[in-house]
Amino acid sequence: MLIAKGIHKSYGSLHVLKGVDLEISSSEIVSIVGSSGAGKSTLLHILGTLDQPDKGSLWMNDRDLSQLKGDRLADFRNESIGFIFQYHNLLPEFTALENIFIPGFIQGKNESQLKDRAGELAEILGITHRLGHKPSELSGGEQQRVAVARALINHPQVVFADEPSGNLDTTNARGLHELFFRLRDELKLAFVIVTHNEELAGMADRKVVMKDGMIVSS
Ligand SMILES: Nc1ncnc2c1ncn2[C@@H]1O[C@H](COP(=O)(O)OP(=O)(O)OP(=O)(O)O)[C@@H](O)[C@H]1O
Repeated sequence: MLIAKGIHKSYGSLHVLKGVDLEISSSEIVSIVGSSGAGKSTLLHILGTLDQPDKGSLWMNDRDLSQLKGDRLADFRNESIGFIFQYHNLLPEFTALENIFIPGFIQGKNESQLKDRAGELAEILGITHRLGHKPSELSGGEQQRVAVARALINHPQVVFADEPSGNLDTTNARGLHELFFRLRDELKLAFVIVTHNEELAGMADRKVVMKDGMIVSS
């Protein structure tokens, strides 16, 4: 589904990614681990089209993503890819439900087109009863689950998560990880998860280990 070949990236004189090849299949959960500075987040951002490689190619379902620029790239990203970060970045002045809707509004959909999907996601994520609340009225675990629903509102095929449970306690982290597998099974999603959490990394279908800008095992 997603194929990255020969990805290189430098920041000034720092050669961060040194020829990364990676394939992600539909409905696959892949964890990316490695020591700090190995290039995990940089790779995730490139796979998610948030950043451009200096060299190499990225294909999704036989589509060459290097050919997409500007608004077309932003539309593609909004439609096909979901993102979950360590800090949920929910907008504080909006309710949980309104936050979940936002990527759908950006895509030009209205509330009535989005409400069934939001309801389905809220049900799976166990936040139905919290949808009318603002982020400050939710627990950390609930906030992160709202962020997961927001990432999924546009039916992406793949979700990129950067330390998604890094800010959660062990119980909430475990709950979130179990939800990734349930979402994968029920919605046929692929997840690519950068994590320092060994338990999550070990649960994945495949663990990719990075060292000094390269994949050393996969
Ligand atoms: N925008 C940037 N400008 C300059 N250097 C950067 C930039 N982004 C990342 N780097 C550097 O690139 C290297 C790889 O960073 P990256 O965030 O990909 O590592 P990581 O493996 O995700 O690390 P961590 O586990 O600590 O999050 C680091 O040395 C980092 O300082």
